[in-house]
Amino acid sequence: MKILAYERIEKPVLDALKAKHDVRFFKNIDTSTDPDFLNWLSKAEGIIGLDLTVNSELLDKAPNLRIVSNVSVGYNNLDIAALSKRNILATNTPGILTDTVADMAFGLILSTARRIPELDHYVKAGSWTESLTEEYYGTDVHHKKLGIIGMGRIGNAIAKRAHHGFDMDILYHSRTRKTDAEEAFNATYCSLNELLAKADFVCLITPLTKETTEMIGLKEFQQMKKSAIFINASRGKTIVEKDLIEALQSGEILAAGLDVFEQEPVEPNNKLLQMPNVVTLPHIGSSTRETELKMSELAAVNLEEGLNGRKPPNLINSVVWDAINQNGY
Ligand SMILES: NC(=O)c1ccc[n+]([C@@H]2O[C@H](COP(=O)([O-])OP(=O)(O)OC[C@H]3O[C@@H](n4cnc5c(N)ncnc54)[C@H](O)[C@@H]3O)[C@@H](O)[C@H]2O)c1
Ligand SMILES: O=C(O)[C@H](O)CO
Repeated sequence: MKILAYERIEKPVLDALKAKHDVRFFKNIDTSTDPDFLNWLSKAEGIIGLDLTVNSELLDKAPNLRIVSNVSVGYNNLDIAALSKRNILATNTPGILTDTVADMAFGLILSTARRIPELDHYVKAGSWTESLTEEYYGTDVHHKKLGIIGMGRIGNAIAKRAHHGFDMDILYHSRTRKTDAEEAFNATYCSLNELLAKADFVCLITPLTKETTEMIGLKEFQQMKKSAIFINASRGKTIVEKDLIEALQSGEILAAGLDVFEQEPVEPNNKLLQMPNVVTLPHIGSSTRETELKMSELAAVNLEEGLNGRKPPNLINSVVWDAINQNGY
């Protein structure tokens, strides 16, 4: 079968797919103009990869496509309605990356509060020439209030670390109440406004959807404590980035830890990169050797199952499965 593989997929998994199928791998190309990509797209029955924008425009050029297998849990790059309209299966890789992303989010919490990258730079620059003064003190993490927006798989894993490891009080806001999290971590369900006003750390970990796009802007930053630390591990577009810059510049909040940006890779002249109270990462939530491999493997399983007429374990649009089973491909 003809497969279009798009950055990022781990080599052993790509090699295994190549051994069974006719696979072309694409990286760093303009997907609207690259002739090889467009030619392969016109023949492909399956797509596997990360972050390829799959919308009606692309699908119009992919008449043979039957499945799109995302190597990520977030699937805001996929137009699910457009895929479903064409009876194309869509899958993602939930669960296996949860702990890895939660570790990274906690890394942002700790490194921002304790100013670890900033002080690492201070030591390496040879500036540590006398006993440290108050201006370099950080903020405690333990026993503080952590507000989690989006109490799903990753939100729960962050809460687990915060509750059991750091004796933090957990506040959360989600679309629905999560009684399991309330029982396991003594978490308190709040309105968004209440969470923003009370939390010492505000951690955003929702999917990017119509509802969550620009969910946190200047009004929300102004509701936070002046000592609040804001963490974004979700997607760059869940916040208004220029409002975050304004909130940090005007002292509405103390600091921020960011794994995601409005534009990725982030533009070198982005003002956030010049702020010592902002810890920045290049979207590495799931990027450990172990987890990236598991994600590619799971995405390959989803792809194979779908192509072979079996229900993929991580099917997003089950409506397509129902339609296929009524009418056949
Ligand atoms: N930084 C990274 O590298 C990285 C890695 C993995 C996932 N993510 C992001 O994290 C997201 C969450 O992943 P997950 O596995 O925890 O997903 P999940 O579906 O288990 O959890 C998402 C939670 O967000 C809540 N939510 C959705 N819309 C909301 C809204 N409007 N207001 C409040 N809460 C809302 C849902 O109720 C759910 O509890 C992904 O979709 C992805 O965008 C980022
Ligand atoms: O959504 C995810 O799985 C990650 O952000 C991909 O890198």
